[in-house]
Amino acid sequence: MNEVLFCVGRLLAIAWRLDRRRLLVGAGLLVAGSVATPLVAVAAGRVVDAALAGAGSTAAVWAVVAGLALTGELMLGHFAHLSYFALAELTEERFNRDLVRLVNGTDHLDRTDDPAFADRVDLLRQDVMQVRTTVQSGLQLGATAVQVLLTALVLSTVSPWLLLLAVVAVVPVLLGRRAETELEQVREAQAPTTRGIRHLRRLATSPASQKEIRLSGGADFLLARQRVLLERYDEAMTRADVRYAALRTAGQLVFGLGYVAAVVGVFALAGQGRASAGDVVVTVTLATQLSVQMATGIALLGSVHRAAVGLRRFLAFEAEVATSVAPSTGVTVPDRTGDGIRLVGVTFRYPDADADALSDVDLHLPAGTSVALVGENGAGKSTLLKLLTGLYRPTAGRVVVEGVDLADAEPAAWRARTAALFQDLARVELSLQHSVGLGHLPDVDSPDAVTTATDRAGVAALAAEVGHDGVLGTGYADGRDLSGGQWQGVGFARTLMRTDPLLLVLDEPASALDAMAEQRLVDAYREVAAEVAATVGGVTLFVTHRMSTVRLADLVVVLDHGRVVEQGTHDGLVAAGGRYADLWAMQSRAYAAAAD
Ligand SMILES: Nc1ncnc2c1ncn2[C@@H]1O[C@H](COP(=O)(O)OP(=O)(O)OP(=O)(O)O)[C@@H](O)[C@H]1O
Repeated sequence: MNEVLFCVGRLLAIAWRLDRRRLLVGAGLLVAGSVATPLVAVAAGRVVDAALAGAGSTAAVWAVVAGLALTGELMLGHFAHLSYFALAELTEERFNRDLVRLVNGTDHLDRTDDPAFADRVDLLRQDVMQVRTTVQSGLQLGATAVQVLLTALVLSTVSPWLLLLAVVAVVPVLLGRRAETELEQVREAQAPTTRGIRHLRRLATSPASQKEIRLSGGADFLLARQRVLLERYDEAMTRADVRYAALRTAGQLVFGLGYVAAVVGVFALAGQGRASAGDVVVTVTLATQLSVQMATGIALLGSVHRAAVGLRRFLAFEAEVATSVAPSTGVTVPDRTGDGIRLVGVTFRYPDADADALSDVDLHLPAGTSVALVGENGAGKSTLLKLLTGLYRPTAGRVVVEGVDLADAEPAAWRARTAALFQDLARVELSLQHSVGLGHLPDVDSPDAVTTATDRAGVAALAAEVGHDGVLGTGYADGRDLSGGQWQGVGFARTLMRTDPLLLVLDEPASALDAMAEQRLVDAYREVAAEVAATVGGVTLFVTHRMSTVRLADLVVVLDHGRVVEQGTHDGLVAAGGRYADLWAMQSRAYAAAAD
């Protein structure tokens, strides 16, 4: 019961802050409606007594009271619904906003890579979807409690023994609560399975993967895997549902027996002349109502109890995010760099991973240089970029910008001075203006800034064709679908919205571009790198497997199994005859063979 009180109390406190007028009107009308229900039974009993006593006018008065109570019950319920429905919507909206804020509220990404974290966010989304109904259920639960109390009170006037009926009616409530808790526990334990089912469904139907799935004929394979998961889920849930139904039925059975005993008891009292015919009517009507009220109460309690578990989850998550956000240090980053960026003994391991993705990396990226990161798949290039951009914190070691350890600096201050285009870039399906403008929020609505960025990124033609208000993608509107290369171009433009980054990173920015577009990107990149170097001493860093692009960098860093194995200029590394020289020779031979 504590949980239910906690949940209703918390939600009503939020609703009170959001719109107290609607809350008071909704709750007031509901309670007034709940008084009407027992009043109908009392009035019906009095009608019978008055009629049997031959008091026609008294019977008529009570009949009018019954009629008014019935009408009032219907009307008040309807008007109450109008008030609390809007209030519930407001409350849900508030939780939705909070969820977005919390999921994006951590300074670092460490937890978003964690599958368990994805499970939690999935559950939280479902919890938030329940908020609306919980506000309504909470208010209705309050009204039902008032109804039960009044009903019990009236029954006790017929015979105090009838109060036992209310006690018996608690049994289904307790068993119902237990049933709900057990069901929720099973549902929570099944979260990884449902996540797997959703993932397979997405994989088989999303435009991004569907072509390959279709060509490989993989749909049946995915369906078969999905079936296995579904069977596992069904099995667990069926067992849980059967137990749930058994507990609920047992509760209802106990109440059913109590009801029969109550009615038989009052008939006996009437037979002895200790109860009137009206009392029998009141008892039969109210005992039936009590059972309906209890059933409603149990259903509402179940829904509020389920929501209470969700609300606890939400609050625990909120508290975790609050503690994971380091208190403000007030340390900013310098406006420009003279020394550049240094990694000192940096080691990084992903949460729950068995091995380090980066080990003891010492690296100096001098101010104003363009740096190429080279290495085989899985060498740690993207991880290094994530550490440099401050999205991850090193497990050990430091990333230092102009003497400032990034661990001490305000995360937001460093983020404001970095611009990045990641390998798995976001396809931001908004208008072109906003899809690009998001790269620098102060200019999100500036058409000039977006035009400059799209020009520099080499997607001016696309921008002209789509128009600034044209929607990209078809996710939420009938927009223009883009090719992979075009999305990459838009992503590059978004990256270039920030004009004074101390660090500009591009992670395989040309992987989806055609030769012409790649050349445009390389030209743009060189121009931007030179500008960033000249204005703020910024470092530009890019990852590519294309050696012809790598050779343009001032500094080449070769990573292997999370370690820096070589660094220097292109010419210097080729002359050294090491790993880089091998890679260079291999690609040069491939090009020469293709040219022959
Ligand atoms: N989110 C993650 N959780 C756990 N391990 C990860 C995660 N991301 C990457 N790794 C592991 O860290 C190592 C380095 O990965 P990283 O993505 O940095 O390599 P990369 O050099 O960028 O590779 P590629 O050229 O394929 O993009 C790999 O062993 C990879 O499996």
